[in-house]
Amino acid sequence: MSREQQAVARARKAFETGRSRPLEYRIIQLKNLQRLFIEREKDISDAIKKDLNKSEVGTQLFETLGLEGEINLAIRKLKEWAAPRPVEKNLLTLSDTVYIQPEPLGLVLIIGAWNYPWAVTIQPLIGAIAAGNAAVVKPSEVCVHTAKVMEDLLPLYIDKELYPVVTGGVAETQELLRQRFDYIFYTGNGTVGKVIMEAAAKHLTPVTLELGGKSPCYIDKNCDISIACRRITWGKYTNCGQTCIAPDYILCDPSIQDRVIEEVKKSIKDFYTENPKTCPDYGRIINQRHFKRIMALVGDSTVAAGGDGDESDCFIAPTVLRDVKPDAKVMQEEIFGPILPILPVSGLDEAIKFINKGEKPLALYVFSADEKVISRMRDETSSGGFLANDCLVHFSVSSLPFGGVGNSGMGCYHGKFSFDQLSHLRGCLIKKLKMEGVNNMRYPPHTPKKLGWARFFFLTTFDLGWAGRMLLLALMAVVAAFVLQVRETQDSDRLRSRVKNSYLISVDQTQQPGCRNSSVVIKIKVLHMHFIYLH
Ligand SMILES: NC(=O)c1ccc[n+]([C@@H]2O[C@H](COP(=O)([O-])OP(=O)(O)OC[C@H]3O[C@@H](n4cnc5c(N)ncnc54)[C@H](O)[C@@H]3O)[C@@H](O)[C@H]2O)c1
Ligand SMILES: CCCCCCCCCC=O
Repeated sequence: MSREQQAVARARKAFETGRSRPLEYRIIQLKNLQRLFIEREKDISDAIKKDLNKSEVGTQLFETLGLEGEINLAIRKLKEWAAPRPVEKNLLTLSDTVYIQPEPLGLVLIIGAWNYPWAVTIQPLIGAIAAGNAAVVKPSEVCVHTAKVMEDLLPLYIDKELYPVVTGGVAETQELLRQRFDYIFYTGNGTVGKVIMEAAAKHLTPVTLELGGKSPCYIDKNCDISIACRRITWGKYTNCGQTCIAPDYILCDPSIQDRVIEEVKKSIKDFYTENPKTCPDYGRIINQRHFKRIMALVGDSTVAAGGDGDESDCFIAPTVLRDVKPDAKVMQEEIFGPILPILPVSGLDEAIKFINKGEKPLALYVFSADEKVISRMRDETSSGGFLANDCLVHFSVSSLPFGGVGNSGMGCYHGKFSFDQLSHLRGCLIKKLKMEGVNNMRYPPHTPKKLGWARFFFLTTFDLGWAGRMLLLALMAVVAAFVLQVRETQDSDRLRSRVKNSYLISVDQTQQPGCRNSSVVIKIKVLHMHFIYLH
């Protein structure tokens, strides 16, 4: 058995013991994970410093703070999330217990990416633990030092059989993908996303794909350009542009382009000093392959700021490109580096048209003081997430689903969305072995009269206001009367009924003109009734 097979087999066996299921056990694991972030803060930030030159404070701000928040939330809400969720019933199931029971899926494979190696690998793990699953964790090999720390530390804090860490690159990941999982949660680029989905299809395993793409950023003339550019500069150059939701490029009116460039340059200086290379808050490109790829994107455009780099140090200066053409190299792929192209457009209409010509992005940003501009941008485009007048921060809101649409991914997570995504939401209906008469309408022999009743029971909906509750009471009386009536017909020799004032219920099924469905009209003529059982 390969190392990967062994880890999968052990995790599966551990899941089958049932120990990941009790809420108390899940909470213990989550608390242990929380302890890891408190006690091993230094190990974590030292490794990330080596991988991406993130500062200690930057690591906490962008990686572990969010994880601690997600763990706290899961611990606080777990009982509520895992509880049966009552749902609305139809008339037919009025006396039944109908609810959704979240249950663990089983064994989850989590494949992480390198750019925020803790955030994007551990955040799904929090969801997997909270939902009662086992999980094999595969950190990105590209983040060499962090992968090692994760492999060393996780088993010291959480159940190492239920949640094993498997390190390695393409070969190891593909070996994992040959195994059977109950869910695969992948974060990374779309090309590999297709490989993941193909492998998952072999076992009919459902997937979440957290991918990327080119996230547009439109700056309206009607806005505070200085503030807009400060926020965009932060969103773009954080982690040296290696952020899945970084604003990829700016669209703006040509008349504000110079001002935008000046303000971005000013913010770069404010954030990263005159010399970003020596600034502890300015990151590095992950490796020389990506360094070369990013530098090659600049070639055919005009540099307005930065543009220089040092391959030996994987440093690329915060760069702005002006008057960029849609067919420029930098516009052909997700940049994932500190290059900010500006494409002049004639206004909102052209911006929307341009965005809609591309793939659906992971995030879409608009800066404007005009609510109509913001609404039009939201309503006339599609993207994983939508932000007006800021960048990135939606990632930190646990009550928002985070994920892509179309080419930027499928599925979503964070907070309760992680719990739901990694649970099976099992529909449950618990009926009593009583009131068999009600079921006659669905049993053979099928007759138009029974169908009439079935239409009524299946299609009647109620809006439970005050009037709705009154109606519900009346309907319950109808159901009770119907049950008794059916029973009476069935057992007429045993049961004789005497109904005062002649007539109980009649059902009129009439086809309404201009309406495809027939409507059921109930007439209750007499509510006063007596049933006498004769033995
Ligand atoms: N949506 C999100 O939350 C999110 C977060 C981070 C990054 N991203 C996106 O991820 C991309 C950057 O990450 P990346 O793809 O360079 O990360 P990566 O190179 O770390 O790859 C991601 C994972 O896929 C595995 N992998 C790589 N090639 C493989 C193959 N051929 N077969 C099987 N597994 C393979 C790696 O081992 C790794 O664990 C960007 O597009 C970015 O936008 C998205
Ligand atoms: C305070 C804002 C936090 C933003 C963190 C962004 C993480 C993005 C993960 C994808 O690359």
